[in-house]
Amino acid sequence: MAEPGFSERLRAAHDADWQAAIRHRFVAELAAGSVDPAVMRRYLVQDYQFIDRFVALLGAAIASADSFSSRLRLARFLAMITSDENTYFVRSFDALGVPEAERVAPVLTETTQAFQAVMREAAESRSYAQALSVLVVAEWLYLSWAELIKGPLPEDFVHAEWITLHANPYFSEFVGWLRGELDRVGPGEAVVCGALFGRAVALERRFFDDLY
Ligand SMILES: Cc1ncc(CO)c(N)n1
Repeated sequence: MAEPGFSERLRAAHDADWQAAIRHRFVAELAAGSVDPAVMRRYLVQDYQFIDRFVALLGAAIASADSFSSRLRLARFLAMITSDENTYFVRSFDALGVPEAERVAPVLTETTQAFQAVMREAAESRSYAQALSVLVVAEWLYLSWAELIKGPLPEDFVHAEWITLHANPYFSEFVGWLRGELDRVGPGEAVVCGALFGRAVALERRFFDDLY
């Protein structure tokens, strides 16, 4: 068997938080369509603020990438986040009756603030490898929980679409490519990349834990 790549070695080093996140109660309830509307609302309101910094981080990755083909790939993904995924949030906020103030400037949890700080730090490093370290956690961890969901989708689009946005062949392909990028450039900045990766995995778990 081939040696595990850089991304898999980092994931394995943070396996406890990783497993706790991808097998979280929130994921089980999402699959069953039974997330309490107040919980779903809290989650989406905080996550929209996560997405704001995430889009900025993707922009930093596009700026720091070492090839045009990488920039193109990241830019296509950015286009999906800012179209299909953004309208999912807007339609869900409408369905859940979330007022404008909470969409634009909600009170942030400590976890959301900490996550934004990690994304800002990775973006401001101007290092492609460091940007990738945080992007890989966010996307690979979400693909991983979504892939564990089997059986029919829940009826409510607020639940169903959050699953299908993260469990589809395009997303799976993209995450594979993104990991390949980190495997390629991460070892050159292994220590700082490992630290960002670990902080991001712990925050993903806390982001779900905070809901209950
Ligand atoms: C907290 C968090 N992590 C990852 C993703 C996937 O982009 C998301 N939407 N929210």
